[in-house]
Amino acid sequence: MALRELKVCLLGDTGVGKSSIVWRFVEDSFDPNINPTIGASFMTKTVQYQNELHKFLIWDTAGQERFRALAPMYYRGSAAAIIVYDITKEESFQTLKNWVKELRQHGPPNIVVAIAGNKCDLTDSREVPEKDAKDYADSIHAIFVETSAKNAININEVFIEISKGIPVVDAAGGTSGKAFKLGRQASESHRTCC
Ligand SMILES: Nc1nc2c(ncn2[C@@H]2O[C@H](COP(=O)(O)OP(=O)(O)OP(=O)(O)O)[C@@H](O)[C@H]2O)c(=O)[nH]1
Repeated sequence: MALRELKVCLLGDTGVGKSSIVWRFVEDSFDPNINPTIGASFMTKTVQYQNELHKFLIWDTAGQERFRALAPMYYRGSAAAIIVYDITKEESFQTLKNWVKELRQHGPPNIVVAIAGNKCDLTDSREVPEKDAKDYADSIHAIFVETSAKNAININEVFIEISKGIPVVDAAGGTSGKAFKLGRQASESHRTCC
């Protein structure tokens, strides 16, 4: 079975739950007292997708402003970016839009973009309506999923949708398929939670 290595980076404000999403995906655990990331952290996980193995090389970037300038090191060469916001913090949704602009200007042209509205277990404190976020994701042709790292909701789905969005490698080594080009092609699937 063919093995493909897929570099993925997580971007977003501090505290939105990027590290928690990675922990949930890789270790299937949740640490309520997780520390803020310093610089970036790296983890891997291999999953089967159709007749391929996808080894996700995951760069979890620090959301604090003082580390922002490091981000290009992590999104450069990435097959996908997961931009995370916190559904209870409108400001984190605005930050997400800035990351989309930055990726459009400086990111890899064929990067698959996934938007994760995290902490969907906290519906009582919601500030970002799901429809607004989904409409925005549609407008930039991105994957959209609401997640809860805490309650293990839709975490694997984010990575499955990324696998679906990565161009297929044919026998001649070329690529084809439904890659997500920022602002150019349409996403086909959306999942919601809560
Ligand atoms: N209720 C709830 N809390 C969450 C969820 N995901 C993360 N948290 C909490 O949010 C806080 C921040 O989580 P982190 O994973 O450290 O956030 P981060 O985006 O990696 O932050 P930086 O490393 O500073 O960029 C922690 O207290 C987590 O326990 C979630 O799905 N639901």
